[in-house]
Amino acid sequence: MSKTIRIAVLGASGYTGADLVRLALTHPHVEIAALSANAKAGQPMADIWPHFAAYPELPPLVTADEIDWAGIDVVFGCLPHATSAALLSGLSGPRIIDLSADFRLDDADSYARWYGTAHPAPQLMTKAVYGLTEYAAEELPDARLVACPGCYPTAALLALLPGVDAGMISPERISITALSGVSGAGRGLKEANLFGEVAEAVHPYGLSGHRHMPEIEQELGKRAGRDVRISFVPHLVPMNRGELETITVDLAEGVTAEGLRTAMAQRYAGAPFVHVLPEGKAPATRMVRGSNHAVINVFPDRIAGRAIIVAAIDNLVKGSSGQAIQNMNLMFGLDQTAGLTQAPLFP
Ligand SMILES: NC(=O)C1=CN([C@@H]2O[C@H](COP(=O)(O)OP(=O)(O)OC[C@H]3O[C@@H](n4cnc5c(N)ncnc54)[C@H](OP(=O)(O)O)[C@@H]3O)[C@@H](O)[C@H]2O)C=CC1
Ligand SMILES: CC(=O)N[C@@H](CCC(=O)OP(=O)(O)O)C(=O)O
Repeated sequence: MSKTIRIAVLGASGYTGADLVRLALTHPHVEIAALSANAKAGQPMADIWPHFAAYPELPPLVTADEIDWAGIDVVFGCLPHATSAALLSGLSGPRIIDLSADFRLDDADSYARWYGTAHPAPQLMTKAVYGLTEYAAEELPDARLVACPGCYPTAALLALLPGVDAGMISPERISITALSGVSGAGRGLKEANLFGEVAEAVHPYGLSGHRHMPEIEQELGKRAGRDVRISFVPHLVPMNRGELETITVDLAEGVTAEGLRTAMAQRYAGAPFVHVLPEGKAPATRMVRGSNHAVINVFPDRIAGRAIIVAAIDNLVKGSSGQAIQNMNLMFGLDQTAGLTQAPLFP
């Protein structure tokens, strides 16, 4: 494809918006046409981000209503939930890829319960394609509105869907322990995310219920054909980026952990970004940092009939901005890896 895709990034002064810009800079078919911010509007990207100091040519941050939408092919919403739906639902020209939670849930009551506010555009809730790319390839080419999954749901669903689809694990008894780097909470100032609060510590949170639970249950339920209940406990850990989930599941009668591992490897055999590791090798955040890759493996549990699945992603790449670009690629008929071939960064 020779066409250049002109993109606008709303929320480019935030972590996901900035990572989207980082990836878009080397995308062979993308022109960054407009970047927005709220409080930081009016400032150059090179002034508010250290890693863009060598990119003074990036468009300056403007408010969303200052953007000239003519000729913009796709807009990425990297905004807080509710703000995102309110802003994006007013746009009629560009195709929309939303990184917020606003178009992931199908049900307005569930959204109001988990997000503490009425949905600003409930008529669009069932119109979005749920953009877990490895499971949305058929719908993406015609999609006008794509809801990128949350970072925790991305890792959880990549790890669980092969087993649920094949009837190899019981959807009733899934227990997820999730760890996230601090960038998962966004760039806004919050006391809980100060260095002194986060360093040398691990904090569980969301124990009374986290908003990613209904999202994971919704998507697993669609595939299982029945209601699903999961147990999910996220933890904040002292690293900038990265996410790791350890998931225990009950295996269906006669299924072994090795059988589940083999089925998972077959499911992802053609997927350029999802890797089932060799037997016995444990996924780690350092295997994926800064990249769009996900690494997964399956281990037998000491309790008979159970298995442990471990998955690691970078929350800002496969967990948000990278997956958003992967979705854009399929929406515009490109190879899904375009602009996403960076190897992970180490050390
Ligand atoms: N961080 C992560 O790992 C992931 C985040 N997400 C979701 O992606 C979205 C963006 O997250 P993240 O980048 O971390 O957030 P940040 O807090 O880092 O950035 C938020 C961005 O939104 C802008 N903004 C805030 N309020 C308004 C407003 N009222 N009107 C217009 N713009 C506004 C901010 O502008 P300014 O800086 O000028 O205030 C900033 O550019 C969120 O919905 C988040 O939940 C999804 C997956 C992973
Ligand atoms: C560490 C941390 O605070 N993480 C965020 C999740 C980030 C994310 O993916 O969330 P959304 O896209 O749904 O906003 C949280 O727990 O709310």
